[in-house]
Amino acid sequence: MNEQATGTTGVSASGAERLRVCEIFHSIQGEADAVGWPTVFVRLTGCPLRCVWCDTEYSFQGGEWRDIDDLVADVGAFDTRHVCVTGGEPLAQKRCLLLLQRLCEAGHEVSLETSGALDVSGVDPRVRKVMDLKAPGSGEAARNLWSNLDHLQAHDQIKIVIADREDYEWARAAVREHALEQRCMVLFSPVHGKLAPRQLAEWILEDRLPVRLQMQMHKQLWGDAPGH
Ligand SMILES: C[S@@+](CC[C@H](N)C(=O)[O-])C[C@H]1O[C@@H](n2cnc3c(N)ncnc32)[C@H](O)[C@@H]1O
Ligand SMILES: Nc1nc2[nH]cc(C(=O)O)c2c(=O)[nH]1
Ligand code: SF4
Ligand SMILES: [Mg+2]
Repeated sequence: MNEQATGTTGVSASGAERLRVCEIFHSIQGEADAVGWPTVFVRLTGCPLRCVWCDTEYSFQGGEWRDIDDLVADVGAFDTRHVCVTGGEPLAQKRCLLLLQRLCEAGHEVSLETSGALDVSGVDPRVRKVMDLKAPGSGEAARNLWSNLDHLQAHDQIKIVIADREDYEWARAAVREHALEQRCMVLFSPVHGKLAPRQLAEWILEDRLPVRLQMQMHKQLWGDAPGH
């Protein structure tokens, strides 16, 4: 179905529920708790944020309107248990909540990559949320919706992507102030190509911080190419 037939609402004349999708691909999960698992990625189009180091600017526009039922069928065809819904900012499209629910109902182990700027309270509790807190170096720290912390479950994860020492100190303060490690797993990730992972490792060790260092494994495997 083309964009014209769907308009801007995402609901077609026939009532089918649609989402604007940037890409669907099969890869190795490169981030967070499920790192290493063969995973199908559904990358939704569009994001209201503009993190200065964003590696998926190509997802801000374009893509195709897709029926949610067709999407779930396409995902199923990969015969893969793990599914990661990402973007762009997936929660910027309201019907993302429906997609997440349908993927769970289809028996998948579902994770959601989200910026932390949009309300996560409506996300199906079976979904593992991987929620960023945006540090100052992203340029988007004012968008953090702190009330989201109260909607995290033990299986969720908080990720902070760190560009420099200032970001690290901000992240360290956030962990301590909000007792983040008592809510769920906390991941610190260096901005790819900007902060040396070893530097971040040394800061974490020096401070005895109860957080996990993560690097984007898919970039070690495939570089920056989209679709991996
Ligand atoms: C592209 S975003 C999509 C989901 C959502 N918009 C968000 O920001 O979480 C997926 C993850 O990639 C991270 N990311 C984006 N660009 C990055 C970079 N240059 N280095 C490290 N992580 C990056 C984001 O912080 C986020 O955790
Ligand atoms: N392989 C791979 N793993 C990922 N985990 C989170 C990703 C994302 O862009 O949200 C991502 C991605 O783009 N590729
Ligand atoms: S919120 Fe996510 S997709 Fe949007 S600009 Fe930031 S990193 Fe990129
Ligand atoms: Mg990515």
